[in-house]
Amino acid sequence: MSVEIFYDDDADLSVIQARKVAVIGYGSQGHAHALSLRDSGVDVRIGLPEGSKSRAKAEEQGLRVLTPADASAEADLIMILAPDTKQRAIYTDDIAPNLSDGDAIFFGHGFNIRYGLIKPPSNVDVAMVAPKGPGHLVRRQFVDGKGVPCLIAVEQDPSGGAQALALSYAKGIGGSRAGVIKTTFTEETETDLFGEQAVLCGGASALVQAGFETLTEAGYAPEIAYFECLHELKLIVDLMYEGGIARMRYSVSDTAEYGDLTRGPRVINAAVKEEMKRILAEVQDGRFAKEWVAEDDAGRPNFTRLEQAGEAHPIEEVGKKLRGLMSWVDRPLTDTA
Ligand SMILES: NC(=O)C1=CN([C@@H]2O[C@H](COP(=O)(O)OP(=O)(O)OC[C@H]3O[C@@H](n4cnc5c(N)ncnc54)[C@H](OP(=O)(O)O)[C@@H]3O)[C@@H](O)[C@H]2O)C=CC1
Ligand SMILES: CC[C@](O)(C(C)=O)C(=O)O
Ligand SMILES: [Mg+2]
Ligand SMILES: [Mg+2]
Repeated sequence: MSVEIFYDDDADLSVIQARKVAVIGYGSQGHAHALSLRDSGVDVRIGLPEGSKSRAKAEEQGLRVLTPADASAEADLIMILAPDTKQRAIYTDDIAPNLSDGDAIFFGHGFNIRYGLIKPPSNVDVAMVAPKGPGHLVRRQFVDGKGVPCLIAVEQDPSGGAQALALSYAKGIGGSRAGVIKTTFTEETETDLFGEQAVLCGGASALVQAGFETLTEAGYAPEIAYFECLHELKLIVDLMYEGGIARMRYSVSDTAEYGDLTRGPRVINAAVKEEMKRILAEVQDGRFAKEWVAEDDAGRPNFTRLEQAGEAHPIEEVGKKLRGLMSWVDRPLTDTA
């Protein structure tokens, strides 16, 4: 199936520059979108509750902060960049009562629309601009003159201009420097959840920890296990990012490449792929979404327990020590905000 990919020349920045944008939330994606839109000449205000920890940061960075309800009332494009599990309540309490004909509601991820948690009225445009990367790097790349690819999707288009608006927004945050792909809320949500669970976050973290544990349990030094299984992973993935798996294999030794070709499939084997298929099925049929919403409603007991266990893993302690000795590695995430 071929996809449509848009670049800077396909997007008209004046479309988003003509709107009053409210960015709800000022976290990983919120700060990146708000600051880069502002730098692209867009009229931006931030929506955060009274007492929000993020208020001071947004104000320090020169942005005007209102409550989510006031920001929504003032704006004609509302981008919801609060945590996915909080969006339902924000929509019901603060956004829905302030929607008018011709407004647009934007999302950075399709979760709430895909699983029917938010149902906007038919008189507003509903679209998505979803960067394919962490928010802090969306901002860092924008500042560095680069961009993180984005997906755009249109769910409702009473104005007839939702796609041009989404494309223009994506240009405002640097997405069209790298490429903007048109998709649907369903495809973005399902691929994004699968990718972060099985490969990017879940798969990669579990692979690194299992490799580290295997070496340290066999008596090797934790420092060596850290360099081998975590630090060097970035250098290997950088080569894949720059030139694909083939370039990585070109750069590593023939010994490494033979081990890769013959042992890699023993680690990520047919059983692992079957588990990936089960994970995808849970995303597609809504079981993951139901579980995650219930977990959040219950105050995140499992989330907190598992997060704390991850933070207590021995790889974190040795990593902290070693990163402290490499001044260029621990680059603060807010340094380009
Ligand atoms: N993280 C990422 O890189 C990516 C995220 N996305 C999507 O972007 C969206 C935002 O995710 P992410 O940036 O991770 O979110 P964060 O967890 O970083 O967002 C936290 C922000 O939301 C604020 N917030 C919390 N509750 C409310 C509320 N009731 N009203 C207004 N603001 C509130 C927080 O304020 P306080 O400081 O007071 O807690 C904080 O400013 C999600 O849909 C996510 O799936 C998409 C691509 C990548
Ligand atoms: C990979 C995780 C992500 O989907 C992202 C940074 O793209 C997220 O939800 O944070
Ligand atoms: Mg993602
Ligand atoms: Mg995601």
